[in-house]
Amino acid sequence: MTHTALAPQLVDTLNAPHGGVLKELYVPAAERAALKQRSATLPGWDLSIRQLCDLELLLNGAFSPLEGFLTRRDYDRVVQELRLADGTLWPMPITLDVSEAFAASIQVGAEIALRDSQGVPLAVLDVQDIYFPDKLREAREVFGTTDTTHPGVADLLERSHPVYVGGTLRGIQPPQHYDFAELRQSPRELRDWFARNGWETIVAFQTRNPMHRAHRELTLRAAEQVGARLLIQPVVGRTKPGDVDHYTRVRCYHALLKHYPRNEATLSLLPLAMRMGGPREAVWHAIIRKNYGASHFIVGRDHAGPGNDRDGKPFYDPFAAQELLARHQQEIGIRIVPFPAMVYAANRDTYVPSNEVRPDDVVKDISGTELRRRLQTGEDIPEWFTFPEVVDILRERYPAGAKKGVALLFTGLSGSGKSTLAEAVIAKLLERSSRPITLLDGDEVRKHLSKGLGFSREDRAANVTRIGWVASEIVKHGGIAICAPIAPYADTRAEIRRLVEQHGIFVEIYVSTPIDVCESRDRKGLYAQARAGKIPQFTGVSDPYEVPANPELSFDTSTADAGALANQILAHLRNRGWLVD
Ligand SMILES: Nc1ncnc2c1ncn2[C@@H]1O[C@H](COP(=O)(O)OS(=O)(=O)O)[C@@H](OP(=O)(O)O)[C@H]1O
Ligand SMILES: Nc1ncnc2c1ncn2[C@@H]1O[C@H](COP(=O)(O)OP(=O)(O)O)[C@@H](O)[C@H]1O
Repeated sequence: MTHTALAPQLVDTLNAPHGGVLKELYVPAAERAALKQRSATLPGWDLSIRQLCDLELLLNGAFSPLEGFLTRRDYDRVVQELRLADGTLWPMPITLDVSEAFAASIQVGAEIALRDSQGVPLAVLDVQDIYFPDKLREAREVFGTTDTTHPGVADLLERSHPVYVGGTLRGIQPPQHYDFAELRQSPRELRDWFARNGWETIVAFQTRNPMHRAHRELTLRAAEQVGARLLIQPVVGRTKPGDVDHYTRVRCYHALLKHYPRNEATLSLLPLAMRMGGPREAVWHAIIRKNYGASHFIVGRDHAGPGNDRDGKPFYDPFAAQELLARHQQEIGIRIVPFPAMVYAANRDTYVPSNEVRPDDVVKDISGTELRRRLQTGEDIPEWFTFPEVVDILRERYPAGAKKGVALLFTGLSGSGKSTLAEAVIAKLLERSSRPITLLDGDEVRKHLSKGLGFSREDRAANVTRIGWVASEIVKHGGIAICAPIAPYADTRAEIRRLVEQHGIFVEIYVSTPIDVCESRDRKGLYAQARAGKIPQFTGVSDPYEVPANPELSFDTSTADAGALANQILAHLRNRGWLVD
């Protein structure tokens, strides 16, 4: 598919947009420069990632019939009844949340410039309404819960601003995307492409995950069942925290697309910020797909499901989305293709819908969790499950075992043996391989990275977090970071762990040598000075050290030899497959 921004508008015989008209909100090209100039004089609001995604889909018509962010009247009815004030079906509140300070600086009738993170103006909002929403009510009505384990609820209650601004939009330019630009068609561009290629009956498939053979089988069967061509339209805006990043996913989709019959399937990306709102979200997704020209929409089990709540129970019944959509499909004007999970019947070497499994079938499946585990350990991922090209892409993104970056955090009192153990571990690693190793020793770091910081709680936290940040970058690049600060606070250590584990392995090693031993060593003479009151806030003497609750390893260096302890650390890494000799 090619980018068709400049193609003339074709008359399409496709499914009409929701509400009948594709609401594209950009001002005519001739007026853009003037509006852009004018926007520089207006109060400006820098959009969050969610707002940026919403704006893009408002401006290009994917959210037709909306013409801007919801006013109170529309908002109230959407929250309560899944309808705009004029009665049109619309399940998800699309709102512009701002700070109280910003809200106080504008009035109804004002214009505000909506800007991206770099300050580039993308649109002007004509303010029609400024209101305080009842967010708990919104959470209960829209998501059915106020439990912040739900990512949509957490975003609403913990990360969105308290005031909503409603009004209509005049678009200046779309948000800039440098990645996969040729796959980011607007509804108009996709409709034109369908029309040019003679596609009329189109079944859309929504996904936020990599696609494997089961998805291929499912989408092909769904398309065949309704006599449609297939639009694979994955979400690349914001999905569920922890999902595979969209760059990796799009490479996987590209690889998979080669395994579809020619001219039967096409790929286009949707910059949507998902709310993980289950049934309501499914209705929203269907409306969006209709706006892109699809006549059918595939809805599987647990569509846009946020997983389990605080008590381990699913937030939504797995079939609630299919049921709600079934009730509304007529009104929306898009046909729902409900689809059961496809499973592999090994005895027949074929995929079958789970409701067509025969009693003698040997059914095999690999769950998302199991796939992640196999990627982690480097275990085989069979060809019946996914195509080898897809496995290669995933393995490059999630290297297993010894290809992973590793950070070791030695934590303990001054003189406990952190630097000595770190030195011994480094020497033994270098004996074995030339893998890059960086030492981030407490004393040493304070001479450059943390120069100027003292020993207050804030300064120590800043120092240790900086070490953690550098370590996480090293781990991201597949290297080994050896960190040896005192790191006296549990919350800062947890923060380092979080930073590092996004990219690789984190091993916390508590050097538990008792203070009297550290003090008797007094290698640098600091304890004597601290006792004499000449060094204030000295860890273990006049400042706290919070003992790690669950370190991976723990050593008292009072009696054991440093070389022997270093060997134990290497053995820990080797046993888990993170080190090969
Ligand atoms: N007030 C006070 N408390 C603790 N330590 C002190 C203090 N003043 C100076 N030093 C010396 O600084 C080293 C500790 O620095 P760190 O960066 O590792 O500390 S922290 O993690 O930020 O708490 C520590 O080095 P190590 O002995 O290697 O731990 C001390 O030599
Ligand atoms: N098994 C051991 N491991 C580490 N250090 C030891 C051990 N036995 C004795 N020591 C001594 O204890 C002191 C620890 O100092 P150092 O490694 O600088 O600690 P830290 O970095 O925690 O302040 C050194 O003099 C070191 O030689």
